[in-house]
Amino acid sequence: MNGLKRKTAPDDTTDQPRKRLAPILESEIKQPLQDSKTGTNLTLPKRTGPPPLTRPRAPEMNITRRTQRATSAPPTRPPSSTGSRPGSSIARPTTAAKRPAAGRVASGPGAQLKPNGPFDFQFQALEDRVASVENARAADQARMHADMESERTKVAELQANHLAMSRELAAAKSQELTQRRELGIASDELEQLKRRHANTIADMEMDTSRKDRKIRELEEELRSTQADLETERGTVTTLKATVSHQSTAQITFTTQISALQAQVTALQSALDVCTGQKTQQEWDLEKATKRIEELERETREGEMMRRKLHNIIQELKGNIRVFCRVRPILPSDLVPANLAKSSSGSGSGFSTPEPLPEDEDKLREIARAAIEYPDQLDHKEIVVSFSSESAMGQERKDQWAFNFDKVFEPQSSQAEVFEEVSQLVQSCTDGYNVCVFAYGQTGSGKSFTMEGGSSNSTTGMIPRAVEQVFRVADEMKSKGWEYVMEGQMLEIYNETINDLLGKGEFDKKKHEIKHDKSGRTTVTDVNVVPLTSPSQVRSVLSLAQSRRTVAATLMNERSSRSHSVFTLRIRGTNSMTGETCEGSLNLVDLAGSERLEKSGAGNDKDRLRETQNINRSLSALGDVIAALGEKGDGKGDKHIPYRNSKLTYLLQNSLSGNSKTLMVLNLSPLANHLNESLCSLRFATKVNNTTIGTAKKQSRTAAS
Ligand SMILES: Nc1ncnc2c1ncn2[C@@H]1O[C@H](COP(=O)(O)OP(=O)(O)OP(=O)(O)O)[C@@H](O)[C@H]1O
Repeated sequence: MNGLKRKTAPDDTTDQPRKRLAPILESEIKQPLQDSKTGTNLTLPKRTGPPPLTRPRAPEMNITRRTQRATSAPPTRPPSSTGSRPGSSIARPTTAAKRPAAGRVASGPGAQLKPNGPFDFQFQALEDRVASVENARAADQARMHADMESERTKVAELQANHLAMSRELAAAKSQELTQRRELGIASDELEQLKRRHANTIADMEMDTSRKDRKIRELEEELRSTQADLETERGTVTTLKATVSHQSTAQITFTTQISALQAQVTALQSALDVCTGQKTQQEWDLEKATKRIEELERETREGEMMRRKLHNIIQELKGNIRVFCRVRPILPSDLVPANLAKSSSGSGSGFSTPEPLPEDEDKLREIARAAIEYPDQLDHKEIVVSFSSESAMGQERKDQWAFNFDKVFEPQSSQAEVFEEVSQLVQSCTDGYNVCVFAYGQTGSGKSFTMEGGSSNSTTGMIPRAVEQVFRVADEMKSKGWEYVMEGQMLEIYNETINDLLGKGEFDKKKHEIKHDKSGRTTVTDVNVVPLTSPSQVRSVLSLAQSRRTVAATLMNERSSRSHSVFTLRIRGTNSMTGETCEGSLNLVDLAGSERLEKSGAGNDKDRLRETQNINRSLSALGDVIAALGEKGDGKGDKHIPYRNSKLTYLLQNSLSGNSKTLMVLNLSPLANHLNESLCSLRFATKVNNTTIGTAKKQSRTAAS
């Protein structure tokens, strides 16, 4: 923008010399041309202001005009001549030329005309007046000559002045040209200067903006530095306070150090005393450690002794033992069907068609079978009575007494039953094969005994046994034993093995039972689950339970029509002694043992087949036990018919001399079921009287 503005400047500057020149010309030209009477002018181009100068002209004498003007006066004669001169332009008036014809006295100049009357006088007067006019005209002409001369002089002067002024003008023009050139040069210089100036200004502006930026940066830096400085000042103040505080603390510490040094000295001496005591204590500790090791060895020996004695006791008790458990009467038992039938078998005195009493206790009395428990000390005896009328109308009472390893009355709890079972479970962790099976008619309480209910008090033998195995395994850790456990759960239904822990809902695989020489039984293609905790075992059992084949029968609304076998295998290693042991625990919930006509399965082909298979397998179990008994009696070469059923073949190793077997006989308390109960009691007695040899512990030392 500045550049553009400045570009207009040269026009102004170029006018300046012209302005300066004007006064010079004016002053010079005005002087000689003051007198403008001649009307001469000097013309300068484009001049304004003063009148233009023109080349001066000589004044013109218009004689003709004079002559014409003098028509009213006589023509002027030069004083030297009276007549007209040749070449003179003055002409006499026409009237004067005519007068001699009218009596003129004299003619010519100087001639005295005598008055010829009034006209002569007038003529004379006119002549005088012409003469005076001629004189005046001559005087005027002379004066005009003088004026002309003076004018000519002036013209000459003016011409001289004009020449001088022309020269001056030329000089002025050349000066102007010079000045214009100078002005052009000056303008160029000025332009360059302006450009340089503009560049310089631009440079300076850039420099200024750079410097402004720099200033701003420096100001920012200054502010930041000031803030830092403030912070540092604060820090310095804090540090000063800290230093002052620490100085005080140092003084305190110095004092304390002095005090502590005194204490150290005192403690040093106490330490010396303690060092002496420590040496003594180390010696005592060494003695104590030796003593502990000795005691641990004694404990281990004691444990071995305990096992030995436990085993001896078990052997003394017999390797196959039988517990008898009678379940309580349930509200569901007090139905007319049960009560009506009971009258015929129990001999309780109630006879149809008498109406049933409404009192529940009375109903219970009617329903109850005559079962007594005379041995209230050892609880080993159960007496079953049956009253009937003879044909003669006499009352007849039949009574059967049975002895078992333990008899549990209806009010016995699950915990009491398990206390007796737990000793066998203990044997399993000691490396024995243990088999517990529940036997009894449908609805007698087998499943309740083995699996139990969901509450703590109703928990059955299987979960309790598992918990005990885990507990014992945990306790044995302190004695160097580490156990690994695994489990499987099978069902034998219609002589077919089903894996209850299989992947699908129904097991369609064909499973085979295999026994190896080490006494281990395996079933092909069944899921063996590592058991890690009692809770995990519980969930495994509930899964298995949900898959059990359950069918309704007349005997029990939720009758199990299959044998279920839960097997827990446990392997232990003792890192201290190098001993290993391997045991198994088979917990078997047998299917109902009722007879065909009792089960009501006669009309149903499937039920009939189920019942036949159940009875066949239970009968095979009886045969195996009987054969084992005979073998125990010295008939050493007696064939044991394990293969007669899947159940006996599966439990072969747990029913042989190498195992400990417990049969829990479950009885119904109902008079209506008394015949079935008697059958079961007889079967259990047969088992109880069987001796199947001495159980063998499956253990070996590291060396063996
Ligand atoms: N000792 C007991 N205390 C309380 N209730 C019991 C007892 N024993 C069995 N019961 C109850 O008796 C009923 C039948 O018992 P359970 O199902 O155990 O008989 P089961 O012999 O296993 O029959 P199944 O052969 O059909 O399986 C169940 O309702 C069960 O809860």
